Amino acid sequence: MNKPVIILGDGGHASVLAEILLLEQRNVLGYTSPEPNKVFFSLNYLGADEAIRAFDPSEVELVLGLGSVNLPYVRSTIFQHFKMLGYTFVTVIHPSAIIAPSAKVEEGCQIMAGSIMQTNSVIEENVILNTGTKVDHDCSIGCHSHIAPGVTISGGVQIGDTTHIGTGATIIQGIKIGSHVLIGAGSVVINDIADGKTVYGVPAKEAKQ
Ligand SMILES: CC(=O)SCCNC(=O)CCNC(=O)[C@H](O)C(C)(C)COP(=O)(O)OP(=O)(O)OC[C@H]1O[C@@H](n2cnc3c(N)ncnc32)[C@H](O)[C@@H]1OP(=O)(O)O
Repeated sequence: MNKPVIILGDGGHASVLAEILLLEQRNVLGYTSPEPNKVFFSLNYLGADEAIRAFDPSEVELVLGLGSVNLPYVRSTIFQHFKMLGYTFVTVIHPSAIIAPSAKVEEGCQIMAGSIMQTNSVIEENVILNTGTKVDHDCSIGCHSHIAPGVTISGGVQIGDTTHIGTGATIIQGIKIGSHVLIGAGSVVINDIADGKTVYGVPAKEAKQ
């Protein structure tokens, strides 16, 4: 049986997740945020994130509602903090997402409306496949990475951890993208990208320092 859920955050990303959870009739105990937000789906305000510690880790599950427009370090830190305290994160999948039976989705991943994940692809914990992303066959995406809306990832692409692929980017087949990489919106990636690089453009090139 599903446990009650607490949402961390009350911004745009959290609201998309809240709507999925409510659509699926999950019991949402409330949300955390530095300040209460009067319009957040009439959900209960529980206090700042540390208010979660009043709940036993065996009795609730968490949903990480913080989005990211850049490298997702804050998401990674919060996820690891609450995992160390013994909490688990809900894997949230919008009912319109299409996930191949052989694909693997780890704990705390968030797969938004209209996304497609093809045969043998794997996403590690806390990955976001944002609205309408396409991850084709035999891809792997490392933990905490954020694939922003409308990204297309061709077959056999490997992406490291804590990487951000910007809105609408396209990655051709067989490319290897490292960890902590930032790819600009609308880029077309046709070459491998080493750890820690920022690239953008068509074709994507390393940003001037
Ligand atoms: C649901 C959601 O909303 S999820 C959020 C999704 N959002 C994203 O994915 C955002 C991704 N971020 C980007 O694309 C950003 O533009 C970045 C990170 C690549 C660059 O940001 P910044 O470092 O602030 O760069 P800045 O805006 O100062 O631009 C620097 C130069 O790069 C160019 N540039 C920036 N982004 C891009 C891009 N995506 N493609 C091509 N050129 C770009 C600018 O035109 C500028 O060129 P100039 O120096 O010749 O004038």
